Amino acid sequence: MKIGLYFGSFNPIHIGHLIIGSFVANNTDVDQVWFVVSPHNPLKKSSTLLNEYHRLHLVQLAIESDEQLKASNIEFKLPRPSYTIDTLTYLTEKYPENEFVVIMGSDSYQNLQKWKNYEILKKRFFFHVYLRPGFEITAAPERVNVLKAPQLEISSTLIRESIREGKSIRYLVPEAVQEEIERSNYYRL
Ligand SMILES: Nc1ncnc2c1ncn2[C@@H]1O[C@H](COP(=O)(O)OP(=O)(O)OP(=O)(O)O)[C@@H](O)[C@H]1O
Ligand SMILES: O=C(O)c1ccc[n+]([C@@H]2O[C@H](COP(=O)([O-])O)[C@@H](O)[C@H]2O)c1
Repeated sequence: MKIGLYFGSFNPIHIGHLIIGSFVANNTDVDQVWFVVSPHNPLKKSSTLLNEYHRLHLVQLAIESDEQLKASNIEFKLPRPSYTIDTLTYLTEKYPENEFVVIMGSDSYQNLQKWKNYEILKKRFFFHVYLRPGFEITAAPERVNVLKAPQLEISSTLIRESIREGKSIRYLVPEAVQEEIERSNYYRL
């Protein structure tokens, strides 16, 4: 099976992430998309991070009924911060029957030289890169497929700020995610 790995903090998951996951599952040869919840992104501060098990649960609530989308906690047991090359190496060894490809925005792709062992990453793995505004890719290198996916300019930061300011996050996240965030008082402080 071909698995597309979509890495993120998902703090929390929002409709923008889900549109991408579903688009890749339906418009490429990827059989399943796994949302890999990173306990700690090496390039981000961890102070605003909700506990990773709560973030994973929110991802599960978001994708519950979708057979093509899965939530993955694979990075929970790997060393932190979460380096993508280490996760990919681990997964390739653990599931030799699967082929793993990487899904990322063109913003992240243009930053790839800041990632651990990025040259090995580019050489060993195939990438589905979806275009994000302001980050064009004029000539795609080998092993990179550029996708024009529908775009929604929202972020987890916007959602956390809205909650802190007492504003509604309805429609920005699935209803079940909104209910769980409200019920558990996440992101209030
Ligand atoms: N609205 C969006 N549309 C498409 N991709 C997105 C969107 N928001 C985030 N992404 C991408 O999804 C991946 C995982 O996102 P991440 O969990 O860091 O969310 P985020 O919304 O960017 O978070 P934060 O605002 O906390 O930085 C990243 O590669 C990020 O660039
Ligand atoms: O491997 C790395 O060096 C590396 C550097 C930055 C980010 N990542 C991973 O990429 C994921 C998305 O990152 P970001 O910054 O685009 O939200 C995140 O979950 C990280 O684990 C990985």
